[in-house]
Amino acid sequence: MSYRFEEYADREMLFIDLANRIAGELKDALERAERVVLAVPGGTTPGPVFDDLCCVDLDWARVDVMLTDERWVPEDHDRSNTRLLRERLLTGRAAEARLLPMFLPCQEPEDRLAELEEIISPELPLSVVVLGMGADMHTASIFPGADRLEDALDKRAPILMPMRAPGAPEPRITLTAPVLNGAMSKHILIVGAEKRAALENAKGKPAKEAPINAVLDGAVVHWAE
Ligand SMILES: O=C(O)[C@H](O)[C@@H](O)[C@H](O)[C@H](O)COP(=O)(O)O
Repeated sequence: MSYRFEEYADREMLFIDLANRIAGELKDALERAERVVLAVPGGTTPGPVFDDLCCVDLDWARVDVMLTDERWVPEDHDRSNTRLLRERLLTGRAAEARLLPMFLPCQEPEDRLAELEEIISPELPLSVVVLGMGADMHTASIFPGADRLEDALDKRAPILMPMRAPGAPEPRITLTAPVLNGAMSKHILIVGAEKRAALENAKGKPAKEAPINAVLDGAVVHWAE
């Protein structure tokens, strides 16, 4: 398994550089295909990347934007990743992009999973994926100790999977490992000493214990203190 680790002088440089890299890769992909798909994480880290990316001049009308995973909460909830996307990425020039939903209003993710799959599946593979990582080494919503962990890591996994885990306060939905790995370009965005230590700690562990290991091969890890 090999990945590139890029360390930045500070977070601001990381965020700007990553936004430019994503934009460049989307532009290249748009030269080869009519539509392209960008998948991004939610959580607390990527907001400033979205702030930079949404101002970039590219043909956003041909870009599909989606989340790598979502918390099963209504879109107006504080913890909704879709809300974060709408507020900070699908704005400015990027308001022209199309959102591929990872949430539809209903009680449990299973209730409308097939509908989501029907919308997302024809748009795959992902062109560019950005992933986050938790200090427990989860990525997307593939958590250690999750109920469907092994299924989500399986090469034959369906594209989407509901996930419930001790480390996640609400039910989740996640793209599975084969879909994330099918992306033409993979970036992992982490900041702070704790996450760098977690990445070190993942070394040599099976993906069941350290799910980040399931997506590291061929990825670029972007880190700043
Ligand atoms: O919905 C989510 O929580 C994410 O998509 C998740 O996989 C996230 O990337 C990590 O938990 C890191 O989160 P932070 O950036 O908040 O540390």
